[in-house]
Amino acid sequence: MALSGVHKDRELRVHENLDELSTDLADYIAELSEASVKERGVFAIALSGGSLISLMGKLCEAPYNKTVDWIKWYIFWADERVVAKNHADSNYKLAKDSLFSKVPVVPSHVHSINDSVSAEEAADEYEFVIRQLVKSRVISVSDTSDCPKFDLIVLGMGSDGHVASLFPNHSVLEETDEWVTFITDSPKPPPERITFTLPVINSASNVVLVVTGDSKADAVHLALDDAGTDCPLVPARMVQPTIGKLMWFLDKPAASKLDASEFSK
Ligand SMILES: O=C1O[C@H](COP(=O)(O)O)[C@@H](O)[C@H](O)[C@H]1O
Repeated sequence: MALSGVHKDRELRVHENLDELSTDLADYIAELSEASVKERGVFAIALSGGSLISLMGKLCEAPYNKTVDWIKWYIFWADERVVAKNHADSNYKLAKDSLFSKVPVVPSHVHSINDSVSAEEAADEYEFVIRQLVKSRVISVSDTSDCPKFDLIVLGMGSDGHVASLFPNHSVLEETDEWVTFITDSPKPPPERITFTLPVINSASNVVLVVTGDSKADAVHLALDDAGTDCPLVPARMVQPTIGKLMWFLDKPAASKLDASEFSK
């Protein structure tokens, strides 16, 4: 690992290369799964889409394919594009093809959105499903609000600093009443999406941000460094779990514009 430590109040791991990052990420997620299954009997994980899914691929290889208790996993999406499940833009399809078709997850534990209704209806239905699973304790409840407390939410970040489908300067960043909301004007195609809101993301027990590549270095700097008041507030900077733990997994190009003097090991 190139660098590991606390950068302000967030924990960061900067890796020499993607192979090393993938191994560390698989180790980390496998440990969280083990701890959660031991404590609660289940592991409620919410994923995003994009490049992080291939970086999670090692979880489906030895030793994790055998050691992780896959049947205890309940899988959700922190954001999803409102397209058919077999569409190339579907975050569900990406995760199914790259991960969950390779390990023994229970199909009824995989909670994808309803892709045959409007974005608004899909968000409402998804929130309803999550509320039912909170009632049955598959998902815990936050200690400080009525929000669900996912065991882990895994996020990527776009080069504009968006996380899930929470885009810069979008009114969706201010949503505090809903757990799951929708947008129909995503600046990145496809336009119609559902997304967890910030209060839900910040209520998780663990949040992981996986960010790689030099195209994201500016947004990483804006998300993590003291960038000054006239700099844009990127959504990734608003990911600040109330009680849970936040861990950033970066490669060296993504971390290249960070103020290294802020690191304390
Ligand atoms: O549109 C999206 O983009 C982000 C980042 O994707 P990446 O390919 O640049 O890593 C992703 O995390 C999010 O889930 C997705 O809907």
